[in-house]
Amino acid sequence: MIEFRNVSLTYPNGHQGLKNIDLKINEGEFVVIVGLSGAGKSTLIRSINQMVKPTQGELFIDGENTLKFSDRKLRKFRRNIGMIFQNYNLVKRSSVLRNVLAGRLGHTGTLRSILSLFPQDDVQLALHSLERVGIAEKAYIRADQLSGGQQQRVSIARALTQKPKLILADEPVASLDPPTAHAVMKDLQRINKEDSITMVVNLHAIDLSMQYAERIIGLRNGEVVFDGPASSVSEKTFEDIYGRPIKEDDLVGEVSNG
Ligand SMILES: Nc1ncnc2c1ncn2[C@@H]1O[C@H](COP(=O)(O)OP(=O)(O)OP(=O)(O)O)[C@@H](O)[C@H]1O
Repeated sequence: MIEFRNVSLTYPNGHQGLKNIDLKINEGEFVVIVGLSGAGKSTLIRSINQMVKPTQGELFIDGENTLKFSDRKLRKFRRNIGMIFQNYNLVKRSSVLRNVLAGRLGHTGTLRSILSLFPQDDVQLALHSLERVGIAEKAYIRADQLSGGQQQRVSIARALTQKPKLILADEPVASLDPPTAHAVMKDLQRINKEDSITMVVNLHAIDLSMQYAERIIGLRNGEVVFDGPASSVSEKTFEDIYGRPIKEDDLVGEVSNG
């Protein structure tokens, strides 16, 4: 379980990215964070693995206050957290398989990592992860030769190869066309169900949030202004979160039948 207790984060320039966040996310939940650009979605998600570090409060994960971790403990803790980014963060000139094996780096010794000597089990795990997102046949192709949707699947496979307890996805489908965005959201949903991996996903598309989330958390100006089951939200809820009427740009705009 992830528990924010009165967490605030002030950036070095004095901007307050998060304000007094109190939040519990249970194991296996599929949570979507919504809010306007600048609301603090990235700051919230990145504070969970301390890519940005809260400046106040306590952030408990599985009963431990992670803000008190030593650097060593933090590195170990991060092994269990997969991260997915809008721009995929792949090493473009490397093969798909090498990119996916990067998910084992935290688990492999430094020397082995430098030499890219991965145990056969890790290679099997990486290939299996690629299979799970439907692109096993791309394993030996250079990452930059894939489409955006395929590259995002490589990054999902890399996260899976970490064997994470938690996946944080920061706008994972914002660069994809509508059908591909739905397909990638379905991959995340399936993995959440099959492996009970907790998913915390930032999205700005309202329709995607309603379709794939179990629970929606709304942020505005660094504060939680809504928290409830996706089944309870309406257009009005989003208007309250955004503080303005819904616009066409807030939707991906294509219905998925699958
Ligand atoms: N390193 C930083 N230093 C100072 N201010 C920052 C920094 N990173 C983010 N901010 C500010 O904190 C606020 C929240 O940013 P954040 O990126 O978390 O928002 P967001 O909801 O994810 O928006 P977007 O979808 O546009 O990324 C914004 O006002 C942003 O300008």
